[in-house]
Amino acid sequence: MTTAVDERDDEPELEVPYWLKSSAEAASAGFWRMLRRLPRLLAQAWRLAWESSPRITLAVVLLQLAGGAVGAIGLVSVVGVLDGLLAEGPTPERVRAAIPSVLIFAAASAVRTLLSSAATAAHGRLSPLVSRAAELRLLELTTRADLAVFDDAAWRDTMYRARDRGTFASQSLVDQAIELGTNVIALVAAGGVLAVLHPVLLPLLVLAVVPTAWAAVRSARLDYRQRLRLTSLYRRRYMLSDLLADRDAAPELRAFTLREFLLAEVRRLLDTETRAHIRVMERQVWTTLAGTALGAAATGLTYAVMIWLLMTGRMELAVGGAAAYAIGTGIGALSQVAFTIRHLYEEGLYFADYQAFCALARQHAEPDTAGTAPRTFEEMRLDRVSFRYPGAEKLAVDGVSLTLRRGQTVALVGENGSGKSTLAKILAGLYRPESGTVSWDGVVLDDYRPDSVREGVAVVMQEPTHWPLTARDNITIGRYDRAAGQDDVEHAARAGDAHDFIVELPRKYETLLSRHFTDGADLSGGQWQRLAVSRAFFRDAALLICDEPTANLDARAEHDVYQRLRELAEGRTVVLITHHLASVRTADLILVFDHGALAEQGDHDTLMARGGLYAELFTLQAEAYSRSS
Ligand SMILES: Nc1ncnc2c1ncn2[C@@H]1O[C@H](COP(=O)(O)OP(=O)(O)OP(=O)(O)O)[C@@H](O)[C@H]1O
Repeated sequence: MTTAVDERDDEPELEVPYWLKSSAEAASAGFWRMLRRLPRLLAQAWRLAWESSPRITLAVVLLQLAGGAVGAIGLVSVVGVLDGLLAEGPTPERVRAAIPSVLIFAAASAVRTLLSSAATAAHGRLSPLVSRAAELRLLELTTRADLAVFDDAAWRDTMYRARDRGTFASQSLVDQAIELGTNVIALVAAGGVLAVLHPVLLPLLVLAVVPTAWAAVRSARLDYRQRLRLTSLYRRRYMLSDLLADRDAAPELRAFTLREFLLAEVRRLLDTETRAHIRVMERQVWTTLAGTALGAAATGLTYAVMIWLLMTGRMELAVGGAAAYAIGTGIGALSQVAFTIRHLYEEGLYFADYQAFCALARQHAEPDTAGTAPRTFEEMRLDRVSFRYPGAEKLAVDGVSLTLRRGQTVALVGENGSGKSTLAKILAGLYRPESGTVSWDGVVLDDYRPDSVREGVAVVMQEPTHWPLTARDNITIGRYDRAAGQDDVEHAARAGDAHDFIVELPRKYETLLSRHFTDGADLSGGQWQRLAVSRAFFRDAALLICDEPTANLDARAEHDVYQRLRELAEGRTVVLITHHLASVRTADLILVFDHGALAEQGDHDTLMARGGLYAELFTLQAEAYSRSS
C-alpha cells in the first residue's frame, strides 16, 4: 500500500480544461480588480437575500446600522471617561466626573450586544431561506433543460461545480455580505471617531490593514484556482469511489478481480490532489506571513505617529487614550473586513459558477411555446429528420422521413448503434431534431409545448430507472396526477406482467423498492422491466414507445408482453425496438435502420421478398435458432 505521496512536478491532470478558461481568468483577477468586483458581489448578495425574504433582509440591515451607531456612541464616551480621569484634582472627584461617561459606555455596550444578537437571529433565519431558494432554482432549471445537453461533458462539469459548491456559495455570499456590513459599520464608527480625534490617524489605520487584505484575497484566489483545476479530477475520483462502494458494481468488481486496478487509479488521483493541496497550502502560508508582517509594521507606524503627536503636544492625553482604544477597535474591525472580503471574493467566484450554470441552463431550456398539443393524433410524420449528439461528428439519425398511423404496431430494427433508440427519443419528443420536422396531423411539434407533447406519449426505456418508491407508486407515477384505485393499478400491473411478483413482495403493492432503506426490497432486471411496462400501460397514452422492453424477460413473459402490446395498439400507435426479429413479424410496419439512415420499410413479407438488410438479419437469426433446436 502506498502511504507517502510521491513528489512530482509534471501534473498534466491539473491543466485547466478548455471549457473552464473563463472561470480561470476570473480567478486570476488582481487585488484591485477584485475590489472593483466588490460592489457587484454585494449587489448580487442583496438581490439573493431580498428575493428570499425582503422583510428579514431589511431587519438585518436596520439592526446592523443601529448597532454601528450605538458602537460609535460607546467609543466617543471613552473620551469623556478619560477626560474625567485625567483631569486635575483629587481622585474621588475625578472618578465622579467620569461616572456619566462610564454609564453611557456600559449602556452602549449592552444595547450593542442586544442589537447584535437580534441581527444574528435575523441572519440565522435568512441563511436557510437563501439556500432553499438557490437549491430550488438550480433544480428547476436543471429539469427544464433540453435532454440532449446532458450528453455534453462541458454541461456536466459546470453542473457538477454549481451543485458541489455553487448552491452553498449563494448562502455564503449573503452570509459574508452581512458579516462585511457589520464590520464595515463598526469600522466607519471607529474611523469616524478617529477622524474627529485627529485626522492623520485615519489614513494610517487604512494603511495598517491593506497588506492583510491583500494576503487574504491572494489566498482565496490560490484556493479557488486549485479547485478549478481539480474539477475534472474530483469528478473522476468520486465516480470511481462510488463504484468501489456501489452494490450493483460489487459483483463485477469481484468477478473481474478489478479491486487492485481501481484502487491504484483512485490512489493515483488522490496523490495528485494531495500534492496540489500541499503546494497551495505552502503558498498560502507564505502569503499570509508576508501580509501579517507588513500589517504589523504599518500598525507600529500608526502608534509611533500617535506617540509623536502626544510628545509634541499636538494631541491631548485623554484624546490619545481614546484614540488608542479606537485604533484597537478599528484594526480589529479592519482585519475582519479584510477577512470577510476574502471570503466574499472566494464565494463570489463559486457563485459565478452557479450563475454560469443557471445561464447555461436557461440557454438550453426547452422552448416555452404556448401551444398545447392534443392528446392523440391520426398521423405522425417525420420529414428529413437529422440529429447529432453534442460534440459528436457523425449524425446519429440521418435524414429520416416516415409516417406512423394510429392503430399501427411499428417495429424499429437494425444493428447496434444504427440509431433506433435515438429515433425513438425523437418520436417521444425527448430530443429535438437538428434539422427536419416532426408533425402530428400536419402541425409541427415545435409549435407545441414539449411537455404537452409528452403527455400523449408513454415510454419504456432500455434501462428503466429504479425509482426508490413503492411498487404501487412505481406504476402510478406513469400518470401521477390521476386518481388511481387499486383496480386500476392492478390492471396495469397485470398488463405488464408484474402483478404476480408484486403480490409476493413482503408488503405487496406498498413495498418500498430500494435496498438502501430498511425493509426495502429489490427486483431483478426483468422485474424492473415489467414494472416499467406496467407504468407505461398505466399512462394510457396515444403513442407507446418500447425500447427493447423484453430484453430481460424470459420467453413466456416476452410472449405475453408482446401479445398485450398488440392488443393495446387498438386506437393507439405502438413503436417497438427489438433485436428479436421473430417478435416483429406481425408488426404493421417494420423500419430498418442502418448507420442512422432509414434503409428499408414495409411489412415482414415485403421486406423478406426484397432480400435486403432485414432479410439478411432475419435469416441469420432464424438459422441460429434452427441450429440450436
Ligand atoms: N449519449 C450519446 N452521446 C453520444 N453519442 C451517442 C449517445 N447515445 C448514442 N450515441 C451514438 O449514436 C449512434 C446511435 O445510437 P443509438 O443508441 O440510437 O443506437 P441503437 O440502434 O439504439 O443501438 P442498440 O441496438 O445498441 O441499442 C451510435 O453511433 C452511438 O454511438
